[in-house]
Amino acid sequence: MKAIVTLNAGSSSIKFALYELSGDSLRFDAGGKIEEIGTAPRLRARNADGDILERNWPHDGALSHEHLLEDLFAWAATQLGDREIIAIGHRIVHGGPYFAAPRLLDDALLDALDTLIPLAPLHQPHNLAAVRALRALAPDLPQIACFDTAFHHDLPALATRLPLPRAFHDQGVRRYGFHGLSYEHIAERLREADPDRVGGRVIAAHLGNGASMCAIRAGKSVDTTMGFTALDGLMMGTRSGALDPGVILHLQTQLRMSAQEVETLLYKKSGLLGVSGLSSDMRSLHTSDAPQAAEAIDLFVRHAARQAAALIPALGGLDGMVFTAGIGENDPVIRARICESLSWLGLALDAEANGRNASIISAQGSKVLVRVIPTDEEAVIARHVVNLIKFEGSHSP
Ligand SMILES: Nc1ncnc2c1ncn2[C@@H]1O[C@H](COP(=O)(O)OP(=O)(O)O)[C@@H](O)[C@H]1O
Ligand SMILES: CC(=O)OP(=O)(O)O
Ligand SMILES: [Mg+2]
Repeated sequence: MKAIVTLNAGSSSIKFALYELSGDSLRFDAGGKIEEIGTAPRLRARNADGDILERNWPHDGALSHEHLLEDLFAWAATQLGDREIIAIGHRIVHGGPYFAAPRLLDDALLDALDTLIPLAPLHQPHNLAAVRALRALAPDLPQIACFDTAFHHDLPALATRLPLPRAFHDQGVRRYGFHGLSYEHIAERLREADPDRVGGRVIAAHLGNGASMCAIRAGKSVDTTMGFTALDGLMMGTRSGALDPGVILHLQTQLRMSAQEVETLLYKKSGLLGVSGLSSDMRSLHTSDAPQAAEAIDLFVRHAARQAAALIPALGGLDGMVFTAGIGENDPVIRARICESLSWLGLALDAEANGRNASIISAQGSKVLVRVIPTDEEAVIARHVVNLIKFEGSHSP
């Protein structure tokens, strides 16, 4: 049986999935996540029957993504049975101005994607390190890049522009948008769930460690809160989100922080972690009695609602709202508080449905239909891989 593997290597986690391919159809076979890389790596995986596998590594900050990938592949090899992996699909966070469609990863593409590392320092180096580690382990296996920026590639020109002199835009200093594989999945689910309202004006809120929102109209991204980098927009687990640019000037000129120190501060020490001084994890903050934890949550909600409101002009109104990712799918309190802040848009929740993470959580009569849709970036990657293989197959001599 042929199989496709997907990999999503982030700053502190590696997500993976294995799909069986028969004809054109994909069947989820197993998948999971190694979390807390850099501190206490732990693997949690499940197969299609729901069996759970867990593994812990020694608490060793020195265990790199590459070491863990080697271990993961050694383990996966023992689980494969008669399945033959025919391709690996990767989530590559930044495709820059040129790359949108899924592409076969070769030396030239890897070199081009290296140049985007400064624009996605939490993700791109790990994405590309995983590709290179796998090339060393299995040089003949096709690896395919699926870009997180792709869903936003055709943003209206105005949504891509920063209010800087034009020459910067022409050099690629513009807004790109991220979490595109997740939004592609949401747009697809919405098309299935509501074929009569495909033209609807929707805000999708991807609230995980990284958090962003996308204004979707007729299934397409028309604006989004992340911009040139995945630092923009909402306050996140460890990232600041949108910030007065004067603060960065102050940090560098008055506090004499180096560019590297500012980067670490904004990407790794800010957001929920920085404001609470306790944790980047929403679950931990909910269980804390510390006033700083409550303030971090309040600020997260305030900024999320502010960013949602800022997307309305691109839509000219709102028909639907979708919550997804770790917080969006599982946290009724945060959803309720964001929706409460947006109630002036005619948006009202059904508290009971919201409390059980139901697929529709708005109240009867709410002008805006509010949904919870679990994201599945892995399924989107696997589907792209199959389509590309089919396309390449139909064009080879
Ligand atoms: N049951 C839950 N209630 C509240 N927050 C949750 C729950 N489950 C996960 N989360 C939060 O989701 C966030 C992680 O989201 P996730 O989408 O898994 O992140 P990523 O994929 O970007 O690493 C963390 O803040 C975590 O606390
Ligand atoms: C783009 C981004 O922020 O991704 P993640 O949520 O995986 O950190
Ligand atoms: Mg994520």
